[in-house]
Amino acid sequence: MTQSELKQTAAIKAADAVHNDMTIGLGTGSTVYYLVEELGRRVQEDKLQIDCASTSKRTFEQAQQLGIRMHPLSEMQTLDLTIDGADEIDAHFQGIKGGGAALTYEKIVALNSKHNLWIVDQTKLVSQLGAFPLPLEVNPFGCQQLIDRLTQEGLHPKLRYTQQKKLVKTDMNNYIVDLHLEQIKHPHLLADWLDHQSGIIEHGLFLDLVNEVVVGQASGPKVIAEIR
Ligand SMILES: O=C[C@H](O)[C@H](O)[C@H](O)COP(=O)(O)O
Repeated sequence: MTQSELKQTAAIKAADAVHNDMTIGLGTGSTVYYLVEELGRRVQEDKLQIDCASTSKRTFEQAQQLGIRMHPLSEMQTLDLTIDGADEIDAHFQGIKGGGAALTYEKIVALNSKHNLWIVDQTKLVSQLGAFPLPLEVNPFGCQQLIDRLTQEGLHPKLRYTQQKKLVKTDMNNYIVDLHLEQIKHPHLLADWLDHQSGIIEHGLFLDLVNEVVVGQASGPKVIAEIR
């Protein structure tokens, strides 16, 4: 199976957790794309009734085109369930997100959900976080000074560019800086430090947030639930 097929199997399996009258947070990325397709199909064919908030313009538009009822997050109560992708997950269910530059809205939506479920293919499971560069959403104002500070701290920051060599801009028109750390030995300490740096709007460490993961693997999708 290709990586895309593994993502698709995880997404379709996760859609089983969505039932009538639920409020759902829809994540962002290539795995969530398949989830939204499946939910759209069920809305159209099975008359599934759900109300959703999105973590990005991309997902909002895809879902709306499929006839899924979409709302601004601010107009909703705490969501029943958010389903999102991830870039890395360790054995303690700590993760890195933001490969698609949607980390800030993703974290806000996750924090306002009763339950968070991630959908990934098996390559996203790691023993230690950090091989995937850690994304930061940063304010363009003073961005170079921030990068200098991060460099001095030994965090190996790089501004993210598109393949066409344009600066990546988030839905809020901010920049993305990726920290090339190779390994993150103390995710909570790093998260705490990043939380206190002016100019960083959000970082991609999603700690103690996810309750359940569906992993797409060759033998079929597997559900792993975190025991806290
Ligand atoms: O900003 C993007 C998100 O955090 C994605 O959920 C994450 O990058 C995983 O994306 P994909 O499902 O495309 O691998």
